Amino acid sequence: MSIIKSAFRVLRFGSAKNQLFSLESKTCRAFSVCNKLRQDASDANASKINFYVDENKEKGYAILKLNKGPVNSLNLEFLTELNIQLEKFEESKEIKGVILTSSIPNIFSAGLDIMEMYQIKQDRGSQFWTALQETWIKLYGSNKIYIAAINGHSPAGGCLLSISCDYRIMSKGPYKIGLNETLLGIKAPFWFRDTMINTIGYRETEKALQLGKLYSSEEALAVNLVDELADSKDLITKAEEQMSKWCAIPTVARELTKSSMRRDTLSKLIAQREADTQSFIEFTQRDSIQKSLRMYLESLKKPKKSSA
Ligand SMILES: CCCCC/C=C\C/C=C\CCC/C=C/C(=O)SCCNC(=O)CCNC(=O)[C@H](O)C(C)(C)COP(=O)(O)OP(=O)(O)OC[C@H]1O[C@@H](n2cnc3c(N)ncnc32)[C@H](O)[C@@H]1OP(=O)(O)O
Repeated sequence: MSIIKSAFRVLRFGSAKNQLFSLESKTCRAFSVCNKLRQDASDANASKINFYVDENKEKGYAILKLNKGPVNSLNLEFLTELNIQLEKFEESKEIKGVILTSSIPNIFSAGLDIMEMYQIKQDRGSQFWTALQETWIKLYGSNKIYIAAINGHSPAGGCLLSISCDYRIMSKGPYKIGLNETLLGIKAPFWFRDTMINTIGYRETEKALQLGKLYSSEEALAVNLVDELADSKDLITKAEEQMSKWCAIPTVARELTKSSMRRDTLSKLIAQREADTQSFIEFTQRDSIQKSLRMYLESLKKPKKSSA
């Protein structure tokens, strides 16, 4: 337990936090409505509402909806806000668990914001990486129950968020999830890799990481990268059903079991956070890595072909 506790005794970031209590939880499928929602998410982002929290203290859990348009990419400011919120959950006596999802249709999270790595500067890069380590330590090392309701694409850092949870339900649909870092010319950090190994096993992780494999939802279910699939409209209901089941387990026994399963993986990073940050900076500053990132960014920005 002391190792897990020490993980929480870490840097606290920033002071700004934007939180909105929202009761809406229905998923929309029509494209026009999706676009409207995505626009709303972008607008909300402009006014810095980067996530919504809906706490149900009676039932003992909260729903945390990522809302940083257009794709919930994880930058320093977003991670900082998330870390403050995760800490609040951890300290709450009423909240036993959190459903982690996204309010942006078809996107859970596009992973790390590539602009944090492209043309990286030492100071900002260090703060960014420290904040990301912090998010992982808080999520993976949490005593609370985290259930990921993966409502859309979840590559790389998005996948890391979901595999740091205790249970994953993914929407059926043309969505992809996985650690695709090699496709960006990047090696997945050891703690991404180890979290993946703990989820889908060594051999599957070895193949997946070398190939930068992005799994369809059905493939993800087949290798236990996700635990369950749901129709989009039922995703949150299913996550709530699962949460009720987990909340009914005796708390201390569940927490001790969880920490005993995750302690070694967490300790590895906690013991070498600064060295890991330095490796990230040195690795990312390499010309070859910058070139790969630039090409990847360009490929993302290419105008999309019309499907008509
Ligand atoms: C030897 C020592 C070694 C030590 C090693 C140490 C450290 C290792 C170093 C680094 C490790 C880094 C680990 C990296 C983890 C990551 O998470 S990297 C990010 C990976 N993410 C992706 O590859 C996803 C890319 N995005 C997409 O595939 C799609 O955008 C999508 C999520 C499927 C959504 O598609 P769609 O709905 O069609 O949306 P668009 O593609 O049009 O995107 C909208 C705009 O958003 C921009 N964008 C998308 N993703 C990102 C992102 N991750 N970061 C920043 N921006 C992103 C996209 O360019 C669009 O922008 P515009 O509207 O065109 O301006």
